[in-house]
Amino acid sequence: MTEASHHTFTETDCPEGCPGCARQRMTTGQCLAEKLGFAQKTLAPWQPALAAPETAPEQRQWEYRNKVCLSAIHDGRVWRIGLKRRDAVIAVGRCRIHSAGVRKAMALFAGILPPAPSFPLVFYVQSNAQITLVIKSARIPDMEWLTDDVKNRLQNMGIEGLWLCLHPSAGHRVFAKNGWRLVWGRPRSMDTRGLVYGPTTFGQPIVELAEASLDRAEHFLNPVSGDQVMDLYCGIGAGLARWKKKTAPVTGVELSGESVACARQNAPGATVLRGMCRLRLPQLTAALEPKAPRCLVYANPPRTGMEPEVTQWLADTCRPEKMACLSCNAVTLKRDLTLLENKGYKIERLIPFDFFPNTRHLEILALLHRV
Ligand SMILES: C[S@@+](CC[C@H](N)C(=O)[O-])C[C@H]1O[C@@H](n2cnc3c(N)ncnc32)[C@H](O)[C@@H]1O
Repeated sequence: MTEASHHTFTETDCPEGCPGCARQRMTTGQCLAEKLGFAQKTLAPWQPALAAPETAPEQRQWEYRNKVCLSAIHDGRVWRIGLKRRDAVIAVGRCRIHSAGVRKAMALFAGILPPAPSFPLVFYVQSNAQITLVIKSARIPDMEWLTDDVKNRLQNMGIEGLWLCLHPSAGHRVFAKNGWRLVWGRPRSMDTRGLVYGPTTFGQPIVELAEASLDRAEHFLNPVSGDQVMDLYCGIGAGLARWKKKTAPVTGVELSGESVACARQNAPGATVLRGMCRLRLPQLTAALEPKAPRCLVYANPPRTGMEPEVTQWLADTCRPEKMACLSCNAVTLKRDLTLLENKGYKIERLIPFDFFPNTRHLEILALLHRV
């Protein structure tokens, strides 16, 4: 069943003041034009390299968000799950950006969870088939609501794992390091590409577009047998699995322990180092293979961009022949490209990818080669 047949959206579905998407202000096309304009302005020094944006097919531009981290508040009457604005929570139960699966699961929990304070829910986190309820308490709360009927309903919705994260100081940080309990189902799931992921691992919502960006990166890097590939900020190893099919040695670096465990499973034979990239530079330097015909780098950092020490290391020590950098922030990308250009890299192509249609987010794949 498509979502359109499940619920027909109307203008009134958007709560007033919701900052989640641009729907209340502009069309999908206007929204893309606005963010492209910002990217063009920010990346003006490389304007001739900027390509046309790659977008998802029209039917995937809404209801694609299957990974959420939302605030939860009990207003004395009902649970409200949504975006936090000052002390209020703007419920997103009817939002057109969120997938039908997420909306249905949120509605189920909002209807069955006991009220606060007996169930001190503060965050509702869903990563596709894995759901985490973050509880502001060190103790397991009342779980009588988790009946066989609820488990069956979750299963029928395609949910595979339900977690509690006991986090007495939840607030600025969503997750606690410890205090994780799998209360139903299994701890990991598999995405449509056959990659294993968990409740906290990173994942792009429109998998087809994420794969299209990796296709572009792979086509440019063109790793062949014997080339060395380094994949920085590698997540669950979507890139690593590709590079590993083409060549060895392949090395990834990733901060999240859960992502590292998944990456090792998804890309057997690749070396995956755990920790911040900047703190793994000594190991990366030791892993550099002088006999490899070429060194190639793929990097997909968070919004803060590559750590300055890492960019410096790439430019001075590693000096790969080619680099493909997927960035979700044009401002930090500009900073990183400027340094690399000053160190003798040519920015060959900048390809925008609209991974989050109708929101202000835009990803840009930068393709660079050593001059
Ligand atoms: C934008 S995601 C990219 C993940 C992966 N390339 C993918 O497409 O699935 C950034 C990843 O970097 C990780 N990360 C954040 N800061 C890091 C750091 N300083 N060093 C290493 N990894 C980091 C995050 O846990 C996340 O998995």
